[in-house]
Amino acid sequence: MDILKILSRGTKPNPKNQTAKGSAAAVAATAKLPSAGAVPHPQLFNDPVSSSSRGKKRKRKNKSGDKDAEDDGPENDDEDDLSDVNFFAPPKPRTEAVQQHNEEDGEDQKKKKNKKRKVKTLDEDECKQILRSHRLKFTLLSESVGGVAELEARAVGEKKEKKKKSKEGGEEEGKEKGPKKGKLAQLWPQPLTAFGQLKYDYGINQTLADNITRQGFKVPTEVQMGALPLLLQPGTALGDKEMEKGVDFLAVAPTGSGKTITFLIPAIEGVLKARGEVNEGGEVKNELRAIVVAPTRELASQIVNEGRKLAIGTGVRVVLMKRGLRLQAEGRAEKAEEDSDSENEEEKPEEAEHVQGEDEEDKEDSDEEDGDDKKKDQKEKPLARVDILVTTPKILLNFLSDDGKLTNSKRTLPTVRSLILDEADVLLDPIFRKQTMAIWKSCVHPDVALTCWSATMASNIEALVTKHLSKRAKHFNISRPLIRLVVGLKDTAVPNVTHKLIYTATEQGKLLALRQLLHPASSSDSGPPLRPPFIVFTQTIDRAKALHKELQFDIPLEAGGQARIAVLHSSLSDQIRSKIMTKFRTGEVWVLITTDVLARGVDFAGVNGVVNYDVPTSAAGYVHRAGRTGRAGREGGVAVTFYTKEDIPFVKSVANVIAASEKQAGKAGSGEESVKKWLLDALPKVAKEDKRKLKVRGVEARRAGGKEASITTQSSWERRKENNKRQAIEASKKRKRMALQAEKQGGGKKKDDDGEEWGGLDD
Ligand SMILES: Nc1ncnc2c1ncn2[C@@H]1O[C@H](COP(=O)(O)OP(=O)(O)OP(=O)(O)O)[C@@H](O)[C@H]1O
Repeated sequence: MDILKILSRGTKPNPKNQTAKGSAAAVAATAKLPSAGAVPHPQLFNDPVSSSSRGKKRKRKNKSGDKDAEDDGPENDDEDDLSDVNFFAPPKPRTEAVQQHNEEDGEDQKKKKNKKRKVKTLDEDECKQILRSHRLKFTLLSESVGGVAELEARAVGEKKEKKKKSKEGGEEEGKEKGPKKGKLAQLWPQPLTAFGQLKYDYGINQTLADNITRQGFKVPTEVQMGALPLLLQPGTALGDKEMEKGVDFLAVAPTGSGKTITFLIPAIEGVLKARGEVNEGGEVKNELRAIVVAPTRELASQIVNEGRKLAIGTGVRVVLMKRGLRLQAEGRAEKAEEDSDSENEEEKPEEAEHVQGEDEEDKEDSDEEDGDDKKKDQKEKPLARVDILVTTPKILLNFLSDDGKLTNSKRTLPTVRSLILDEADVLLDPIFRKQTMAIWKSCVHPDVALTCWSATMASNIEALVTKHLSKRAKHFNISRPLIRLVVGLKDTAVPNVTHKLIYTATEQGKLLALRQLLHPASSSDSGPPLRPPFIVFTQTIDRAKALHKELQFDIPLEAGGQARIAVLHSSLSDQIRSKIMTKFRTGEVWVLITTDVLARGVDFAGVNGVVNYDVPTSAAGYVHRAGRTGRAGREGGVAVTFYTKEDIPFVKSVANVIAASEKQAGKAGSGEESVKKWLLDALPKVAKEDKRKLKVRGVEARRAGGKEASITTQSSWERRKENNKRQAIEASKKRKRMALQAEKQGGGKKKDDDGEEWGGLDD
């Protein structure tokens, strides 16, 4: 079979090369792939829910509870009504849209002064029905303080009422689980059922609303449905004026479910609102209002891009933190409230791919500038005009502390009102914890709201957030609820991806199996099991490099050859990393070999598959890697995981995620499962300590020096021969160098030239 056809990202097969039947099959198969480019339906869940209010025509209420209130906005889940307001109409030329917006805004300003917007809300049963159907669960996590106590009491009272009803024999309500002692209160805020509501019910800025429309998003994803009302107008969403001051928020939602715009929209709206309020007093202040922290540079720049798309024409500046950027900051006047509390932060930052990325960044930057020049430069640079700053932890900490020390920052960021942690579980993991906590401490305004986002959130991370928030609440004497939203079932899963777990006896067998994914065994019309573009994950930088070396000539010249396959890891320069990212995004590169540096957050919409060449080191690791495909509800994504006997002790957590994903996808018991029950039962459980070690260090055998660390198809005899030859050449060079040195200097200090590159987890 023609390799071009195999690897091509195009969706139209060449009719000359195919039979009619085969062609049709191939088209059908390809049309389902994420790379087909079809606009997906981004919602993952829409279960039928039995409810007393089902089938009832929805009536909207205004804030005062008036159901017959005049409906001057769109009926949110009805397309006809949307066409009335023309929210999803094709985008107007930018200048026209902006001009119109400016005029409207002028009008709006005048109207706002005279009349407060009437927000129309759904009644509680309707909220429950929608939230349940989309598997959205809100829980109040924080302790009872101030307004929160009221909220909690209401939620608990509701449950008691339900229990009473069920005892009395209420059929529908009787199916509800009664409250258990010590159970956290569940909340039922207003959901967002259409993007049109953002403008008409939640009053967001017109240009921001236009920019959302321009992106072509038709319906909100579950996390957008649940989080946007709560973050934009918590008082309205929760039906409690007290809450208008804001909430702290944890969102756990599947990979690729659109969390990025969910935190960016309220951040941008927050800036615009603050400007509007200041404007009324006649003074426009440009100040840093929000910080988004992400664990890798790739993710941070992606967030900046997304932010800039949403902020077009609003004047809101979304900026990527760079060395030398001067922010509006103040010297730290007093010790932060949490300084005494460091029991959880004793551990040194672990060596990890993410961290290494940051270290490398510093090294590169410091190479660019000489020490003294750098200081002079810093002083002379004007303050950057930034509204929303996107950063990796260490680069911001470098600015805050001058020396990048992890304990206490010297500067504070007094104007920041919103701290957003994307991939919060990794940012609050010991790997980044000290850095993230130091940034949090530097946000000294009492109103700073924290929002945390990830597809995975361990309970110890939630506990850490709760503890520190309650300390801040005491310190600043504030009361703000911490609310958690979980989308989907409790088990971490990647439901819209096909999972394959493949055992190979040896490392060489793995390489052969990977080649089979690249090349079809026969010239069947269905093509190879995995169609490019795809991402291959390895455990360490050295293994990524070695795998790249091994595969780089596998794609024939006429199909683009070596240029089609690339490797990306944190020891590459920033420029090279971003070039490779662009090439993969534009389709020039078909196979991207990488490490966990790209496992989280990075969004390549058309990735057809993920190969775990090395088993991920945790269940969360698997979720994030597998989640690089099947983005925004796209179907047809495949995640293939190879394992050898070295991995058997650790493969259970991956197998569990696969089983949970297949259960959520309705495959359980269908015979289609890739992890059979007998295998799940047979796999050994991983001890807690082993899990911890594995997460930090990976499978020992694959680390540098381990027997299985290298990737090659050479036999051990060939490898030994090559090694001997290489060592003999190196020894001879060394002898010559030493002789030359001795001759020149008469025996000066020998320079250490054996410095090996640090590669990934431990190499
Ligand atoms: N409502 C929507 N409809 C269609 N596509 C959407 C919608 N919202 C976001 N998207 C798209 O979905 C893709 C994934 O979004 P995003 O990167 O924010 O996911 P995520 O939830 O942050 O994933 P991860 O957990 O992997 O970081 C992006 O390409 C984004 O443009």
